[in-house]
Amino acid sequence: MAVNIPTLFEWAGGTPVFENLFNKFYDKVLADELLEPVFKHMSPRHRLHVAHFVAEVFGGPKTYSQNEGSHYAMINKHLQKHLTEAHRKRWIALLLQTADELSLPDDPEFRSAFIAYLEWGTRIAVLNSQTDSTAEPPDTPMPKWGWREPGGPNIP
Ligand code: HEM
Repeated sequence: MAVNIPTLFEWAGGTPVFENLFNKFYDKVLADELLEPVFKHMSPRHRLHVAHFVAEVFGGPKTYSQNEGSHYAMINKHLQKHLTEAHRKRWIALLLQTADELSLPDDPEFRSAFIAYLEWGTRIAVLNSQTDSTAEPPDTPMPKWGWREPGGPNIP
């Protein structure tokens, strides 16, 4: 019997879930003594942009790449931010706390795909934040994240 497997975006609940998740998350970020200095100058649209970015990566509409930015633009936003492992760990901890508070799906399959993406994306952000330029071409496509494992090591 054929099984219709939803995207991570669909399984999570669609655009309102991602917008609500990152809205509540950035409230926590701004109340956090470690992350507040990093984000205090973010634009009012930052929360929505990150929500739309992650929603698109998880198989949702191309709202971010068509109207708000690109993968290249996202990378550039992190350059020279000098993010640390402590920043990264706190960012993930607050996002997972928010996901629990908002009752995002907690089945093992969804949560393992979700945390895998957060591990990957935040480590990329920290790496990019140590430099002042990126070798990524401007037309680098948006990442796509599904239910499977990454599939190979990071080879720069
Ligand atoms: C999966 C991980 C991540 C994703 C998908 C992501 C995504 C994004 C996006 C889309 C933007 C641009 C927002 C806009 O257009 O206004 C952005 C900016 C930024 N991100 Fe991230 N990010 C991630 C991880 C992190 C982490 C771990 C940190 C720090 C702890 C961080 C710090 C920042 C900062 C400081 C900016 C610039 C804010 C400003 O405009 O002042 N990001 N990020």
